[in-house]
Amino acid sequence: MRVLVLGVGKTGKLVAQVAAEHGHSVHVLDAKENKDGAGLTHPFVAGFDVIIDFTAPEAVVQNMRACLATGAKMVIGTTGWYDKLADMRGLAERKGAALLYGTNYSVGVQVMFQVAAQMTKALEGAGYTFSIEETHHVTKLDSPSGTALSLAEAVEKAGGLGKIPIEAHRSGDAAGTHVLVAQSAADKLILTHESHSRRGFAEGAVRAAEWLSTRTGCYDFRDVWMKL
Ligand SMILES: NC(=O)C1=CN([C@@H]2O[C@H](COP(=O)(O)OP(=O)(O)OC[C@H]3O[C@@H](n4cnc5c(N)ncnc54)[C@H](O)[C@@H]3O)[C@@H](O)[C@H]2O)C=CC1
Ligand SMILES: O=C(O)C1=N[C@H](C(=O)O)C[C@H](O)C1
Repeated sequence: MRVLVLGVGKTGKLVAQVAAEHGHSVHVLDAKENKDGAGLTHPFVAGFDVIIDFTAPEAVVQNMRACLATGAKMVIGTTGWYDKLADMRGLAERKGAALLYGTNYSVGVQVMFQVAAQMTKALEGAGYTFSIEETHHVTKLDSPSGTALSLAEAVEKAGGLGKIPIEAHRSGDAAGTHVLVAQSAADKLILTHESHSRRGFAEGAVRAAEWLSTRTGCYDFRDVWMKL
């Protein structure tokens, strides 16, 4: 597969490495070669089977506009842009493109979402209140993390009472820790996922790209990770 990785930062660099390890031919573009999406011309984009984006909230929407308009296939790892999801979905559908997005490409976090929903249902009516804490590196641009928002959504959908509060911490180079707490007058239940490196994100994103390469349409990683 010919893979284009947008963003050669902490995560994109590893995504490019993992894609090469999987035997794909990999090209990368960082900010200076792609100011405001200017590097993503139709003929350039047409040279790739799939494009993976780990850039920044303000860059990813321009990148999606440029690539999806050509009917390209994109895996989006970047978080913090979901107010534009309906627009991007519409564009992908109109152009016969493929769009797969996810707040967290590690399998462990996907399992956490499922366990959180089960935990919420099991505790329903038993006097528990829920809260979430997330910790990431100090350079993270969005807050709270996309994963924390997905976790809150999983709990809220499963019947957690009202809006779940999220506390965000920024510390050193933390790759990402998410903690769900259910507290009652009598006890406390804690569900934690801790990323020790960014490898899990990169592996998940490359597997997602391999899966997407034969498809069109829009997909949320939460709905497809088990099929990869
Ligand atoms: N969904 C997931 O599993 C994960 C998502 N992320 C998200 O990925 C994004 C990137 O995270 P990091 O790697 O930590 O950030 P980073 O700041 O280390 O890297 C971002 C890179 O994107 C580049 N960039 C900015 N604008 C660009 C453009 N127009 N074209 C090409 N490159 C451009 C920057 O120069 C930088 O090298 C964040 O939104 C983060 O939340 C990070 C890890 C896992
Ligand atoms: O910026 C990061 O580092 C991460 N971002 C994603 C998020 O916002 O949830 C995924 C992971 O937690 C790492």
